[in-house]
Amino acid sequence: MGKERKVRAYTNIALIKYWGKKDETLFLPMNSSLSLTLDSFYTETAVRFDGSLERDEFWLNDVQQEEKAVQKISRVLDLFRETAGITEPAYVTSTNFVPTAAGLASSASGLAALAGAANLASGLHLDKRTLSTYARRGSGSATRSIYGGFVEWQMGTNNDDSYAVKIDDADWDIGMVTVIVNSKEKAVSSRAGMKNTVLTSPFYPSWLESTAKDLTEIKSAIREQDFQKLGEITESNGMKMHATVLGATPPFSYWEPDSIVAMHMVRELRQQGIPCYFTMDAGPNVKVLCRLSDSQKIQSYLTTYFSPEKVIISGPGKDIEDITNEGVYHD
Ligand SMILES: O=C(O)C[C@@](O)(CF)CCOP(=O)(O)OP(=O)(O)O
Repeated sequence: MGKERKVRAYTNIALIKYWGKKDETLFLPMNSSLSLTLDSFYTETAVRFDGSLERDEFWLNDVQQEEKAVQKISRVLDLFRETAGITEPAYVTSTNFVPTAAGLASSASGLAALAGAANLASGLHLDKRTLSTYARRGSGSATRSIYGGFVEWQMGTNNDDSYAVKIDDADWDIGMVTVIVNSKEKAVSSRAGMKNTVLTSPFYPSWLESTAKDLTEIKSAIREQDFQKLGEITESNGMKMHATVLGATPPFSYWEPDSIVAMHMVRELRQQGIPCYFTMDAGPNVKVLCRLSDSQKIQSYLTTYFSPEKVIISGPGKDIEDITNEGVYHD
């Protein structure tokens, strides 16, 4: 029986969205994307390869998972088994410190933590760039959760050159306030949503063109630490992604009435002189990019309408962490 290894990975929120695959098997994206890793939402996953097991076993938040969820993690574990020449099944336990599948990119932290723990338990100890190509095969957005701060997922052209790189530690008064409009499982998954949009939305080709330009500009905004430019591009890119969704067949939207209330409140905050910008993913929740030093003010304004436990402040998250020997003092 192999040694159990435990890893923490933080979720990330895309500022330049990944929306559409070029290759559904290898999870190669149609465009490069860029995200901010958050410190308030993360997943802790432990992996142990164990020959006494019949098959892979997966426990999520102390609940043993059914076949479909097991298959999703087995596909990632198989990559490590193949590379390391391991044939044993694995015992996997995961705890999400994020409302699972609530449009809070829980798959990002979940699959990144799984890849990180399998990387150590298999003895491969792949470097982070290579590890991000393994995480990608579990879920595209997981590619970026290997690193903290601002992270770019370079689309690449094949399995080995589609990986994440850290752009910046985002340690210059950057924060994000998440408004949980609805933490229920969403009706249309990001996987299904992006697939249908690529296939049917007439707005998709112009999305691709404009998102490449947004990425170039947002990277210079980060280099210049120009927060207003960073925020304006973030808000615009997220809205354009949702516009492609509105143009799909059948047309659909991830927004709920309170999503629009949150967006209006962000605009009101901006009129009051607080620089903050919203972005949304494949769900109704609204993420507000802001100065960390303004996040309390923003939270108290939003809680004049939303209940406090639904408005969560995050600072920039860190790279994936080995927490196997919890409690052991790490200098
Ligand atoms: O995170 C972003 O860039 C934007 C989104 O969150 C949606 F707005 C997409 C996330 O897609 P994901 O769940 O990674 O899909 P998978 O590869 O089919 O597992």
